[in-house]
Amino acid sequence: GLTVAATQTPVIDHPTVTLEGATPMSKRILVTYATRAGSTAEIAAAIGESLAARGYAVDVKPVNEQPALAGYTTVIIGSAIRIGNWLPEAIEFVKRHQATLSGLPVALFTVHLRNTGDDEASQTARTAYLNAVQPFVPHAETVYFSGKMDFSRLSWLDRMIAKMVGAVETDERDWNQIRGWLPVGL
Ligand SMILES: Cc1cc2nc3c(=O)[nH]c(=O)nc-3n(C[C@H](O)[C@H](O)[C@H](O)COP(=O)(O)O)c2cc1C
Repeated sequence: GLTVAATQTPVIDHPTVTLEGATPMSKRILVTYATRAGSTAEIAAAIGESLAARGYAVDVKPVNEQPALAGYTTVIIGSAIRIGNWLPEAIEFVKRHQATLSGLPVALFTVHLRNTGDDEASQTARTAYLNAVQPFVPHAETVYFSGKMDFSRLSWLDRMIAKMVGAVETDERDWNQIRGWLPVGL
């Protein structure tokens, strides 16, 4: 009944992956991410795999695991967009590590479904998604990936919000764009 629907939230996997690069290299990359429905986690894993295939040693970890930054030469941080903003735990991660991040190559990837066009209005709107995070890492490279809407992976409340704004189920992830992305000179 309604009570059950209101209290059940789907369990979303937050995978952690360690990939040793094919060739020994001095670069060790952290890919850390925040997700609600899992699509950003899958994108983070694909980025990790593509970098590992190029020879880098890569760790893919949820920001909720509070990964330490010691030993990494490059840090890649990704978040899903919810109601116009990065997820709070991803913003907190950037804030907490601001000092360390300022001395490292950093890339931010943003996963979203609206404002994906090449027109100026779209570009301005998606740039604003980073307003709460970019001031802490002004040197970071940024990239935007289209995401996925899967009602079965949403909490009851999020499903209500999504349906109220007329969202439809879709998977817009461009795996060639994602796997082909080579951030910060890698
Ligand atoms: C409740 C809700 C609010 C969302 N708000 C936005 C938004 O403001 N702008 C946008 O571009 N995408 C928005 N999205 C789309 C998500 O960013 C997209 O579904 C993304 O792939 C979700 O990532 P995740 O699966 O890692 O949670 C929203 C999705 C939901 C469910």
